[in-house]
Amino acid sequence: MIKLVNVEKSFGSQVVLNKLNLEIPHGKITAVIGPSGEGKSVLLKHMIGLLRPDRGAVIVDGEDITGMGRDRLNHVREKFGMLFQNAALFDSMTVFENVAFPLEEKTRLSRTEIAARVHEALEHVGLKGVDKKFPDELSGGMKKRVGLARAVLLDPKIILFDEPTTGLDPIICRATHQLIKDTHVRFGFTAVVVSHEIPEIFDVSDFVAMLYRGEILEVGTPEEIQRSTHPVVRQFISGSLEGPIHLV
Ligand SMILES: Nc1ncnc2c1ncn2[C@@H]1O[C@H](COP(=O)(O)OP(=O)(O)OP(=O)(O)O)[C@@H](O)[C@H]1O
Repeated sequence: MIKLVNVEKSFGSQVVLNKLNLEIPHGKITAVIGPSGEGKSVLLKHMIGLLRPDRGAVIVDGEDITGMGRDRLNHVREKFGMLFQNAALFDSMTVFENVAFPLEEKTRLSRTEIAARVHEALEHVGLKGVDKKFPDELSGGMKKRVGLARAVLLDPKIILFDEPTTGLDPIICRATHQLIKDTHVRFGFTAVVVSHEIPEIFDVSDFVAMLYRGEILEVGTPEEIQRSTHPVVRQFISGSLEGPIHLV
């Protein structure tokens, strides 16, 4: 479980997280939704210790990572896989090399074993036969799939997804969500998915947390959030221009 307790984070005079509290339950998919620029990525980076809170605490599986030194933090990070917005592939490496990279860095598996695992992971994300291609030769959706194959390969306990479907067409978006669900069933990791995809994200997640003005306004099952009477949540999920959320 990941627990954020009274987390505060500001950049200069801009308060991004304001005494934020959130619990990410073990083995479930939790979606974090909220308007652009509200701090969803900042929140995600706190969970993996890429950013540290000004005040408050971040607890991962009972360990307080808030003031942890680099070595211990690196050890905790081994529990995590992360799929960044742009899939963060190395352009000069082939798909195979990109996916094999963490296995080569972190394990003592033989070349044959690595090759077998990479091919299995690529097949699992529907990308058989593209291993010799370079990222530039792939579509956005394919890149995200390569990123997903790489993220699940070390069998992490927790995977953080930062807008995994942004910029994809509706069919690939749905297919990517389905893939997240399928890999979740298969590997059983704890997932946190930052997403703008309303209403699709409700089909993917077990829980949904709405971030607004540095706080978690509401957390609940997709059904509870869809039935919410909170005016901010209602406006956000209906995409209405009328309501308390103002465009800046
Ligand atoms: N390292 C940083 N230094 C200064 N400001 C930052 C930094 N990281 C994020 N911010 C600011 O914090 C705010 C929240 O950013 P964040 O990327 O978390 O938003 P978001 O909710 O993920 O947005 P989007 O949905 O558009 O991706 C933004 O105003 C951003 O400019």
